[in-house]
Parts: sequence; C-alpha cells; structure tokens
Amino acid sequence: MKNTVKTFQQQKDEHKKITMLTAYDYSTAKIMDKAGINGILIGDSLGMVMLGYEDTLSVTMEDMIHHTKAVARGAKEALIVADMPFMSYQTSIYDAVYNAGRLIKEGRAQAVKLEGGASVCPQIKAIVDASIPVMAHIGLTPQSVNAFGGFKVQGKSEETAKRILEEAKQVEKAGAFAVVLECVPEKLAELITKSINIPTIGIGAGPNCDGQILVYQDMLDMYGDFKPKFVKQFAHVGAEMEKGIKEYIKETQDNVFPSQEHVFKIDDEVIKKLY
Ligand SMILES: Nc1nc(=O)c2c([nH]1)NC[C@@H]1CN(c3ccc(C(=O)N[C@@H](CCC(=O)O)C(=O)O)cc3)CN21
Ligand SMILES: CC(C)C(=O)C(=O)O
Ligand SMILES: [Mg+2]
Repeated sequence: MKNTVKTFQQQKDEHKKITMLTAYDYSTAKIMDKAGINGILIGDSLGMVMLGYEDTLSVTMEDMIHHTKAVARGAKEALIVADMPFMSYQTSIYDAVYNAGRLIKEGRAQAVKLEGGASVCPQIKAIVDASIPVMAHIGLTPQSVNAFGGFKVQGKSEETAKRILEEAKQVEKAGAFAVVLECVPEKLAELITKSINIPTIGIGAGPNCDGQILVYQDMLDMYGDFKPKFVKQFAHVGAEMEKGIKEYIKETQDNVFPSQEHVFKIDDEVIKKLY
C-alpha cells in the first residue's frame, strides 16, 4: 500500500511506529521498498556517505535532484522525502518554494525536508501553501555544524531543551506534517512527541518518538569506522562486500573466474577461419 503523509499521521494516532531509512540510488531504494519501509529520505547526508565530503554543506540542488530521481524510480510504496540542501531555502521564501518545487517536479519526491525552527517557519508555511508537504528537522541540524562547533547532542540544558520544544510547536503550527528530532535527550524527545500532534521521527532521540530513521550505510555497517552512540549495526554489509571483492580478485588472479558457465560460444568452423 502506498504510504502518504496521511499514513504517517494515522500511524502516530494508532501508536504504530513509523520506519524510515535514507537511500540515494535506485537499487537500494528498491530493496527497502520491498522490505516494507514506510518512508525513504534522500538525505543531504549523501554528501558524506556517497560523495565523501566531511559535512553536508557542499551538497547542491543538482546533487539532490539527481539522487532523488533514482530513488523515486526504485520505490513504489514508500513515501519519498527529499532533503533541501544548504542555502536552497535559508536565503529567501522565494528560493525555498522554488527549490522545493524542483525536488517534486524534477526529482519526483512527494515531500521535502528542511532544517530549523522559528527562523524557517515562513519558508515551511510558504512551501505548504504551494501544496508541498514539509518534514521539519530540529535538534542537531547538520547544516549548522559550523555554528554548533561540531556534530553535538542538542537540548541538554533547560534553556536549549525549552527552545527545541518551542521549535517543535512552531514547525507544527507552520504546517509541517512531521518533524525529525536528531540527537536530543530521549526524555526531551518523549515530551515533544506528547506535546505535538504531528509525528516525530527520531535519530539519536530514543525509543519514544513516533518513528525512527537511520542512515542506511550506518545501520548496515558499510561506512568505515563511523559509529555514533545512536547507531545500531543490523548487518555487516561492508565486511560482506569486502569478502566478495577479495574472492573476485583471487579467482581472477588464479584463473578460476570466469569459468565455462560464464562464457559465450562460437562455432569452431567460424573461429578457425580467423586463425
Ligand atoms: N553517515 C552519517 N550518519 C548520520 O547519522 C549523519 C550523517 N552521516 N551526516 C549528517 C549527519 C551528521 N550526523 C552526526 C555525525 C556525528 C555524530 C557524533 O559524532 N555524535 C557523537 C555525540 C557527540 C556528543 O556527545 O555531543 C556520538 O558519539 O554519538 C552525530 C551525528 C548525523 N548525520
Ligand atoms: C539523518 C537524516 C535525518 C538526514 O537529515 C540525512 O540523512 O541527511
Ligand atoms: Mg539531512
């Protein structure tokens, strides 16, 4: 069954957990869709996990559209949400609506996500007014890495916790259909989840959110040694890939691969004429 923003709201109301993962390409999206994931995020984390940057700041609209198109072709049932990259919505309401529109029209996403609280509420409202569903994202907002001084847990003090709770209420009021809570204390995430009517999707925000999201390279252990506290490795795909690649190298060097089952034939009479 096709997941929509309505399905997400319904699952919060029925206390049925919402599951999301990131994906950036066709074949991965197809596997996740088949597995029954509710939503796929084309995250700007692609700058790090797919392109090898140290943060998400260099990701462009062209990068996002390129990967969103691929995921949209692979996923039929999951709700497809595309991240708005750094500086595609902060600069003006016009830019925000224009770039959200490109992710829908060209990328074929069904919703967009952007980072921030009160400061981006005018953008959220304007995009929603253009009939594009918006997922908000508060707490650790990676596009603010330079302002935060690193990727650090947010909302541990009374002042910052209160601010994040207020931001959750503000983005709901601005019209967001859901909100990502990233790297905040579990009890703050629980309070926010109880205080607003739209679903909360947690990453590093504990078990009391309405749903969870992880970067797939992290949960499948295929992104080197990166393992923040909130990541659980559900499989070890990186090691499995390395094993397969090593076998390929060895069998090729040893003349074991390709074997007779992998080759195409020509009539002996035909080839003889070429000698
Ligand atoms: N592969 C990947 N996974 C992610 O979850 C992710 C990205 N990339 N890129 C964008 C942001 C950056 N994120 C990050 C990156 C590092 C930490 C980290 O090192 N966290 C420390 C906590 C630091 C503290 O105590 O404040 C940890 O040990 O969990 C957290 C989130 C989350 N997002
Ligand atoms: C980690 C998720 C929430 C994200 O924003 C991303 O992958 O870019
Ligand atoms: Mg992101």
